[in-house]
Amino acid sequence: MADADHPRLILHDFLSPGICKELQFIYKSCSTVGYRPNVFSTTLSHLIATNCGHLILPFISVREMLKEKVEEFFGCEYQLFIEFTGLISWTKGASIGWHSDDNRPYLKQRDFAVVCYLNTHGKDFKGGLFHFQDGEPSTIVPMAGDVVMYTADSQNIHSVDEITEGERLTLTLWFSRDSYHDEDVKLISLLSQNFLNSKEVELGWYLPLPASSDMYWFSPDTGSRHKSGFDISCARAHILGFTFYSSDDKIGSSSSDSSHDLSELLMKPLCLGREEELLEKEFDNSLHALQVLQFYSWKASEYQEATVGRGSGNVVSLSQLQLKKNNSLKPIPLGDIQIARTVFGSVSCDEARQSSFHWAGFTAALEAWESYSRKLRQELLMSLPFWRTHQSIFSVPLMDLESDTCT
Ligand SMILES: O=C(O)CCC(=O)C(=O)O
Ligand SMILES: [Fe+2]
Repeated sequence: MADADHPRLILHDFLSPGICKELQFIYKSCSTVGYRPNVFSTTLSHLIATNCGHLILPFISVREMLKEKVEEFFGCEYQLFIEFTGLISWTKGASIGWHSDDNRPYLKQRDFAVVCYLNTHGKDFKGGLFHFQDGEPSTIVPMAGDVVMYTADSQNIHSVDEITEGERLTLTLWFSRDSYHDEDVKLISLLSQNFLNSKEVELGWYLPLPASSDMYWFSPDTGSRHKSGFDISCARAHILGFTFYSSDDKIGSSSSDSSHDLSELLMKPLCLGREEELLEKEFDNSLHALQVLQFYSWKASEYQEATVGRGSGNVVSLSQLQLKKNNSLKPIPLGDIQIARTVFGSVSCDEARQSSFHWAGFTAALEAWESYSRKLRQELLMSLPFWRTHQSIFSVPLMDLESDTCT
């Protein structure tokens, strides 16, 4: 496997199906427009900036395992720093021609690349095969859990075929020998600022805050005359069969179609509707609702039987609601539904038609999401002092965490 001219390593089933699904949940609830057309991404700094710093925790042990493997395979133990960690999704139309990963002056610090496939060719997306220009293997068919590692220089020129359907999701990391490019130092500084300045710390846990400017996606094909597109959170909710409802006066006014007004609405409290029903719970903003929806979708199978005998929360039929006086809840317009479906629709099944959906399961998922978030947030609060001391992000052993809280 080790070809001296093309140093690279392929590992099958390196990541468990469980972690692939968890990272997919994080991506689907927190993604933003990416750095190339038809590409979306979630970086660790983006998670921190949107008040979801606790969601970096599920990445930590994976980063550690990958760093150890890269250092061992390429023979550079204790020499590497993680320069970048991100979830990157390529949708229909995205591709990249032959290149090396250090091929720009501002990328010269990159020494090694690691790409972890979080979903599977043929099942979740079509197209998107990975090719090395020289050496073996020449083609990699992405399968959830598999990992490819290679030097970022011209010994490993590679390309990715165009995605023709679905979303192709990876966890991608670059490693550098140059400590100046250590991502951890920057992330710890961002986390520290958030925690020192934020009143949220005193609250039980955090709610996501939309980074509005990065949430509206414009179709690259439509040129500048008639820009069409959609808000990512609305589109994701729509794919799962849900619509956001708002009581803001702006809906229905002549200017309400503009992406600016839409983004503003989505930062305000809203409700969730599905088919002819609405849950009478107010979510803080669209990302809050979306995160709960994606959590439900991630764990759906657990909430199908577990909820027998539970109430379904306050669900009202939309027709009843319209009869109530002064009720001004209206659906928030999605934008271009057709484009949203093309970009985010999945290959294998239509997620919106989860036939066994019921609000009782959703309400149970809402509670479970709260305790999931609270637990991660607690872990983050306890780990941060250790990270600050070492200027490095690592899994703090539970024992240390406990003794720290006792002292
Ligand atoms: O996703 C992949 O398989 C590789 C992507 C890639 O080549 C890059 O982002 O530079
Ligand atoms: Fe690349």
